[in-house]
Amino acid sequence: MTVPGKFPILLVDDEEEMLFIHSVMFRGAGFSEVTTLSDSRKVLPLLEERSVALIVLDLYMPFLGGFELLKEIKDRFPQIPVIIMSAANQIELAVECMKTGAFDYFVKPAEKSRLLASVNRALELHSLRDEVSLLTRHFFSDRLDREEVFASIITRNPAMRRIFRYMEAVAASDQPVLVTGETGVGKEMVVRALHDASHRKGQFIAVNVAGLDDQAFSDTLFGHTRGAFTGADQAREGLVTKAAGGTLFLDEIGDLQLPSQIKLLRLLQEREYYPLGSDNAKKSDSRIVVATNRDLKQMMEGNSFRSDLYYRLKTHRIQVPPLRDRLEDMPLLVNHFLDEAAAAMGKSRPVPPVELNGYLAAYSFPGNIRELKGLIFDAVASHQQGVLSLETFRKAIGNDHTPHGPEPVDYFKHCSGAAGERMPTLKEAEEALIAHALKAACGNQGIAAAHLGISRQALNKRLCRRGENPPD
Ligand SMILES: Nc1ncnc2c1ncn2[C@@H]1O[C@H](COP(=O)(O)OP(=O)(O)OP(=O)(O)O)[C@@H](O)[C@H]1O
Repeated sequence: MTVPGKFPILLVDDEEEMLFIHSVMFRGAGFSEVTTLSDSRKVLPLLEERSVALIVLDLYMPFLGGFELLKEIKDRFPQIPVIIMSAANQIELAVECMKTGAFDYFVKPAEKSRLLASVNRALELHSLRDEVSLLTRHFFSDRLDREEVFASIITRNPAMRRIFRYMEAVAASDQPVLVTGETGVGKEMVVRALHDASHRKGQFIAVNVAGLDDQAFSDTLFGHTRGAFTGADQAREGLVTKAAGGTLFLDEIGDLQLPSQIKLLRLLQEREYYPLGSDNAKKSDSRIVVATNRDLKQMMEGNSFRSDLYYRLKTHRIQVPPLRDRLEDMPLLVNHFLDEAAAAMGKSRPVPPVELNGYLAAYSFPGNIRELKGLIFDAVASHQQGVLSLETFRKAIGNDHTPHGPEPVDYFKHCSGAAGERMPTLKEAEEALIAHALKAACGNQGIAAAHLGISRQALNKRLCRRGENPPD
């Protein structure tokens, strides 16, 4: 379902009465920008000047007939859907119009519900086409239109940069967005950036739906009228109203109860809702974004998440990778949190031990960036002499430090000249191991050294010997 308000519609008909009837009908359906023209000769100049989302065009008009005008429009403005209105029920003419590019054909007087359904379909298709072309444009370039929107998300990981480009492409869409990823990977930060990139004028409203029973969910989102239930002394405005023109973020959507899932689906499909105690539906134009660290697909298969809601929510999908899959971000994040922690505690920034990045990179970080942030803040709070000790981190991670490293590989296969023919020499095996560790660490030598179980200096020496590194 499209949000009618933001689509400018143009009605063209030489009969003023018809223009009046149709403009009242479209305004009543929520289209706030409806322009009427009774002189078909003015249509093309108007399209040169203004953006129009859809045209409803009469076929029989003096001076410039609807069919000729349709050809001109499709020639010069092929992206604008045109719906034809004709006084004659002629199959051949209807076929000709559709062949020329009309979206639909109606014989006057058109049935209101059918005409509105056709307009909505045309607009939905129109906005999907816009999105596809935006997506294509973004995917083929590395550039972000507004770097500043993503500045707070510290990263240089290529997958994250691709996510940012995707976010820019879908930011303006009204369709829902599903953000998934393990706990602490930064899903909420991503959702906020998506709102900032969207140019939406309304507020960003976030609510955690975990633990809300169905009544609390309805009350929180849709509000209630005075006296709707015992204790409802005052009417309450729901968060959907507060997020009008903005973004409504529903966190932990995997914990939403089944009865509430039906209500959310209705809100997404119909774009309307009922406050508790009211029979009057209210319209909503807020963009819904949801996040979860649970596997919704698996929940759907186990019947604890509705499949219709799942498919509706995943119109746009963002999967935020875990920290262990973007190790090149580790040193950046460590530095960022050291600065942040020192500033928050009014201390001078301590110096981290040289082995820190390598040590942290070998840990799987189930709590992801939130866990890393906590570790650094704790270390900064407890340090005394301006230097952080690796021991602090060892103690904090303790037995949980189950080193994870790059995927195991068949090193022999990677040793030049040794593929199954003979045993590799020690030198060949070492080179293959180093190359693999560096690749897995995205070139970061500290992290690669940790994977190899040697110090950074030892790795550096080996690389110098091979002439690949200037000495430290
Ligand atoms: N790339 C990043 N740069 C800087 N800080 C980050 C980054 N990613 C996450 N953080 C910080 O990590 C913490 C967790 O982030 P956030 O709340 O967005 O994660 P989440 O995925 O929504 O977590 P949960 O699933 O538990 O709700 C926050 O303090 C956030 O500021």
